[in-house]
Amino acid sequence: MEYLILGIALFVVLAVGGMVALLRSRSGTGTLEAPPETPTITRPAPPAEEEAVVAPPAERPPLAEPSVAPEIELPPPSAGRLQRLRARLARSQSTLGQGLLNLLSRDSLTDEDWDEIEDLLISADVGVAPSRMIVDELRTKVKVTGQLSPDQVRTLLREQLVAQIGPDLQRALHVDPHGGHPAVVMVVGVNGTGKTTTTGKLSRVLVGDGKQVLLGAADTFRAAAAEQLTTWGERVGARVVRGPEGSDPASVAFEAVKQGIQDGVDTVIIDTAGRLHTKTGLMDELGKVKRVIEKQATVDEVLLVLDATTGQNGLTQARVFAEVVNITGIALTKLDGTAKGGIVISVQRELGVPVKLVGLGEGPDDLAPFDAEAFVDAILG
Ligand SMILES: Nc1nc2c(ncn2[C@@H]2O[C@H](COP(=O)(O)OP(=O)(O)OP(=O)(O)O)[C@@H](O)[C@H]2O)c(=O)[nH]1
Repeated sequence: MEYLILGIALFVVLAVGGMVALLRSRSGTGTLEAPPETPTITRPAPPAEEEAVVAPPAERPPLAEPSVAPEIELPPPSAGRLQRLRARLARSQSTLGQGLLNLLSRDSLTDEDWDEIEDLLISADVGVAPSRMIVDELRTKVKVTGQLSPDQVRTLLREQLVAQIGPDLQRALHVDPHGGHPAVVMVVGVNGTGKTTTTGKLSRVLVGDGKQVLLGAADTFRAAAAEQLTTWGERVGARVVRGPEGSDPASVAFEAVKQGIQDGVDTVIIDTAGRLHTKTGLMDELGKVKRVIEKQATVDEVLLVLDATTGQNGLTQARVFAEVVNITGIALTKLDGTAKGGIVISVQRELGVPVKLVGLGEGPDDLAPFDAEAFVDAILG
């Protein structure tokens, strides 16, 4: 009996001990290690290329354009340009040409009619003295011939205008190389008259006539002028020599001529700055540019660019430039926008220098060699 009780007690002790051990292990008491954390599953950021692929096309970085050499243009030759551009003189034609023809066709011309003819000439910028001269000549002829037919009126007027413009003046540009050097053309004038544009257009005239041209951007006052000239040059394959904004115009001109000699071009055209407030400043700058060029070559042509729409102001400017440099020719711009075609006569008289070129529009080939007869024909219609 005693053994039985002892056995039961032992069994109970063992059973309780086992239960306690089992419970302890389940309740987590004691130093249990923290359960490993569940790893956060994150979507890896797509690589940059992948983003570019999924991005809409508009957000893709632009592809670099393959560099294409600008196409070089071959402008038309200069011959016959004034005839081709004659319609551009429409305002001068209707005011001056038609006005004169109508007045002169009246049955019998009174003193008042002749005064009206003179006023018309003066208002078209022909100038007072030449206008009087034209009227006197016409009066004499009409007195001798009597009543004139419309054709006779036209012929008479044509003769008078051509005579005043000077059909025999030497208008050819000096642009041919000589003595192994290129010809050098300096383009001068007040800013805004169309100097840079005329330089660019002139390069096209010369390239169209088969010449090799180099441009010198000596208008260093305005950065855009050099840019403008570079564009003109690129279009016709003419090299452009330029300096930094504000640099010495004479040194740019020197470099341009040096480069022109090295490249063996026919003509170097130098665009200069006109934004000078005093005559002394202008004289110093243009004089220096010319002197510096002449260390290497002769200056064959000094072209004064004048805006035809500025009338008397233009003539005053012209006078100042003529005192400063030896002008050899006039480029009269913006004749397309004015009724005052008569300025050709007055500016030549004022300076004693022929108009060699006329600007008849903003298009690249709207510059024409001047021809007295073609001009008068265009004005008379
Ligand atoms: N209608 C017309 N416009 C012209 C003609 N020639 C030049 N122009 C215009 O006149 C403006 C002035 O021309 P530019 O060549 O920049 O004048 P610029 O004298 O060089 O001026 P700066 O560089 O400031 O000294 C431009 O808008 C030209 O297109 C022309 O014959 N007819």
